[in-house]
Amino acid sequence: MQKLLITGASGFLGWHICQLAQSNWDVYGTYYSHPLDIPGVKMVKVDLTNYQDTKNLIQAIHPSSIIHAAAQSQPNYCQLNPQLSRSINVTATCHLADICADQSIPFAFTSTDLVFDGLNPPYRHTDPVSPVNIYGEQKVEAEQEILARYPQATICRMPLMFGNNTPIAHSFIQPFIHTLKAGQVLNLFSDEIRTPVNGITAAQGILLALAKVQGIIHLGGRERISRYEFGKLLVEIFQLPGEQLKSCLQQDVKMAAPRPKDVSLDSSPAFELGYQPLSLREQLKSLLTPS
Ligand SMILES: NC(=O)C1=CN([C@@H]2O[C@H](COP(=O)(O)OP(=O)(O)OC[C@H]3O[C@@H](n4cnc5c(N)ncnc54)[C@H](OP(=O)(O)O)[C@@H]3O)[C@@H](O)[C@H]2O)C=CC1
Ligand SMILES: Cc1cn([C@H]2C[C@H](O)[C@@H](COP(=O)(O)OP(=O)(O)O[C@H]3O[C@@H](C)C(=O)[C@@H](O)[C@H]3O)O2)c(=O)[nH]c1=O
Repeated sequence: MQKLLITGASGFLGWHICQLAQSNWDVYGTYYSHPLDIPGVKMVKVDLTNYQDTKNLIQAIHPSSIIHAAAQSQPNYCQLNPQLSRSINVTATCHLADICADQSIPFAFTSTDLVFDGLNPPYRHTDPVSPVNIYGEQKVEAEQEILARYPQATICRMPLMFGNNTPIAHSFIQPFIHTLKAGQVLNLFSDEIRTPVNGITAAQGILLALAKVQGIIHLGGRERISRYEFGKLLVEIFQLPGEQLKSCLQQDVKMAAPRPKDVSLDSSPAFELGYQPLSLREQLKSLLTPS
């Protein structure tokens, strides 16, 4: 089997890609501050902001392909720590793109729907970018650097992702579930619209796009939904107490990083390629019986 290196394997998305890739690849995964064993995956510690360490790692493993899912993925943290977050979100991405370009290694980068300002949805991959926060700006910079350094690379713009807890990471639904189970008020935005998918669906999309797509592809789900409506779906499917679920507006919650209103992705080219996200209901139900 060919070797696939997945950066950020200790993170939410990287862990899901590791689960899925194992049937077809000899999988190597990286972590940085959270040591993790994933059965069937060879895990390696690396600080991807260090160019020489990154180069040594790739020389030692000699992967056939690389999926780059390591990032500082919290918009609020990026807003407050622009330099630190830029080193992993931009600088480390440039390192990987350079090394992959030099060695013609197929390379997939995980970008975000937050490259858009949310004013003209749904967004096609050809639409102009216009981030409203530093995290989005860093992802745009990383995308542009990759396209300049290695035009054959794949840039996967990911939507909001959800799923069960992984050994280290969780998705946005766990705090929501915890709040409702504790009988506390959960205020969810009715004016923030996304096209979410679960972690496994996202992983399927990236593995499909890897090496098949040159340039940018959108891997959103089929449904556009507000966080509040998503919360209602969560209550229904997880049979949670829903009395304390309330709708609010983005402006009601103070956040370090501004968020766009509606960054729904138009992912029709990916659907034509064979990316087939199930309905949100079905994707949420699948979390009740994890395989
Ligand atoms: N979650 C979401 O809803 C969305 C995520 N994305 C993008 O998808 C990708 C995956 O996100 P997600 O899985 O949620 O992120 P997580 O925050 O769950 O994981 C981040 C990963 O990056 C690793 N990492 C951070 N800094 C370094 C470093 N200096 N060197 C090496 N590894 C490092 C972490 O390792 P460790 O923990 O061991 O330190 C961890 O494995 C990211 O590119 C993100 O921007 C895009 C859209 C939505
Ligand atoms: C959605 C939502 C969030 N919040 C609060 C909770 C949290 O502290 C803060 C941010 O929420 P979230 O973490 O869910 O959302 P956010 O940080 O915007 O999540 C993003 O992460 C990065 C990686 C991406 O690329 C995006 O696509 C997206 O997934 O706002 C509310 O109070 N109500 C809400 O309805």
